[in-house]
Amino acid sequence: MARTPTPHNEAVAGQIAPFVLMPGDPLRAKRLAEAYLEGVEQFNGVRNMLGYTGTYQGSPVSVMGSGMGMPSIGIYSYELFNFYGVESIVRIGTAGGVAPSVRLRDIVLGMGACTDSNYAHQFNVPGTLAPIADFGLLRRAADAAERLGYPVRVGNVLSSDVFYNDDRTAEQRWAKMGVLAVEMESAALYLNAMRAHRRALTILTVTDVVSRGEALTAEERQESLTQMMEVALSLAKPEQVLRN
Ligand SMILES: O=P(O)(O)O[C@H]1O[C@H](CO)[C@@H](O)[C@H]1O
Ligand SMILES: O=c1cc[nH]c(=O)[nH]1
Repeated sequence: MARTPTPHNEAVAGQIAPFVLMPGDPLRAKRLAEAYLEGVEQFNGVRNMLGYTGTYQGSPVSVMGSGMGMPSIGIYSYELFNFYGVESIVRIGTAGGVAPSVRLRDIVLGMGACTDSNYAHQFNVPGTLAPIADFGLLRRAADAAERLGYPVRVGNVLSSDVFYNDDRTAEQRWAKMGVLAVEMESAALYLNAMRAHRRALTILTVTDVVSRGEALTAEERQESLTQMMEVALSLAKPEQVLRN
């Protein structure tokens, strides 16, 4: 630890909370910090990958953009886990529905993250690594979503390297295997957490279903993002505190 700042993050040790929320869009990080946190201070502006720390109901929380794709979240999450002592990263993102049963506005909790990326190659295991979420975060997020009455699905997501896929049949083949939704970051986040022995979870809002030509309106999107944020913030208090 304590090798701070980095080429991508100008925070000094202690400026980032052990619990970090990561939307893809840095401007969403700014809006979320301003809307939900108290005593907010900006800790990063390098490359406009905005990061903020404040408190939520007394618990320290940081919010930082991850950028799009696995190389981007790979860098930021690696630095947060390994140089800034971050314990938990919860990705809060948008996704496309893949399984036919998935509806617009569903909240998808990524239990596992399938991928078409080669990110795991670096770990050189003699087989296939399964990027998975932290069970404690996953269980608490599922409980919170159910308690709040939000439509929640738990299962596999696809973290893809491509948004505009030339292979139009690829999605159907993931759907055949029960994959719920497609996004672009979770596999790298989960693998970095696994390697650092820390915690990670992805919470997604389904904002479009390409196969059915459906997409949320701006208003519906905002409402769904608010629901996702409520679920994510319910994880800010450390688990052991909740048990006392
Ligand atoms: O809404 P975010 O978190 O950026 O997530 C999704 O949106 C981007 C693509 O439009 C990709 O980053 C994908 O993972
Ligand atoms: O990666 C993404 C994100 C949102 N919607 C999609 O279809 N794909």
